[in-house]
Amino acid sequence: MERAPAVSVTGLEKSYHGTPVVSGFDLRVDRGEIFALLGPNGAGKTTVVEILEGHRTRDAGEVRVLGTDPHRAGSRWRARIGIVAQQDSAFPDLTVRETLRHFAGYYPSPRDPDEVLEAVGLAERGGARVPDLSGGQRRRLSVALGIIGDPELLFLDEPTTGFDPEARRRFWALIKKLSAGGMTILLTTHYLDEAEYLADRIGLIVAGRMRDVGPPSSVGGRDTDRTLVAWDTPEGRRERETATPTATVLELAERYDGEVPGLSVRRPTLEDVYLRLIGEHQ
Ligand SMILES: Nc1ncnc2c1ncn2[C@@H]1O[C@H](COP(=O)(O)OP(=O)(O)OP(=O)(O)O)[C@@H](O)[C@H]1O
Repeated sequence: MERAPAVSVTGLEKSYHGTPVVSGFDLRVDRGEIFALLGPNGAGKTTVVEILEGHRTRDAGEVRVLGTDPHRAGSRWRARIGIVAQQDSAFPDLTVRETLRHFAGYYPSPRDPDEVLEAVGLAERGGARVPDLSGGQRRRLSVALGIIGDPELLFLDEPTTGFDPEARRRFWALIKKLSAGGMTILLTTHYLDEAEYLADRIGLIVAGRMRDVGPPSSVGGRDTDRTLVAWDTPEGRRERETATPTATVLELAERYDGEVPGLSVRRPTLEDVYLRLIGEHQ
């Protein structure tokens, strides 16, 4: 039998005090996939993710996470998911290694705490007390706690906020490694380069609805959007928007009999399509 998707949601509805914030929301995340939820502040990402985690109730809709309704799920289901939330709690009296060992004890088949410390780049800080970590190191400890139970599905809510560029790159490599090992990963982020680098598919949520879903290269019609071809002329720079950039470049090459001065060909970036879709739906 084919395994159920890691996450399937249809017709999800959620209001706070009578104000709908998630409405007619659908989502499918396949096993082994890295899926990035993108959307502006207040779009409903955290609400959706916390419903999937079983931390918030929903008003309507079908929700299955690893085949189970999170609202009715028990501790065996909980041990199969990992969560890295935006806010983590402090563990003032324990060292980093003690904290990990402590949480490992909650799971039926945890990963080795020292291997996890190594994986998140905290091996050297294992003996440090948690309050003595830097902000970025605290985030990495949160990731370590999210994966200590060796989850099938990992939720990451804005995981690299506050990371320096090198720490982000290391974190991305870790996520790719976890994914290569078969873990399904659902992340929310405001960093479009992060979504583009990590995600197999991106879902764009605006005002509580899923507006588009697809691979980073084609989400929002990015692959069919017009391309900007620009070049220099004695009268100044010229630009042409075209759906057939190759034909345009060939035509220019013929016109200039070879090299086209200052030629540039720019496809729409993920940021271009993101801002366009948000503009259309807000
Ligand atoms: N517990 C709550 N009570 C009332 N309103 C809430 C509650 N939680 C969230 N909201 C509102 O619901 C909307 C969606 O919030 P949510 O946190 O899901 O958005 P988000 O996409 O995660 O935003 P951000 O990118 O800023 O983290 C916002 O307007 C927010 O103010």
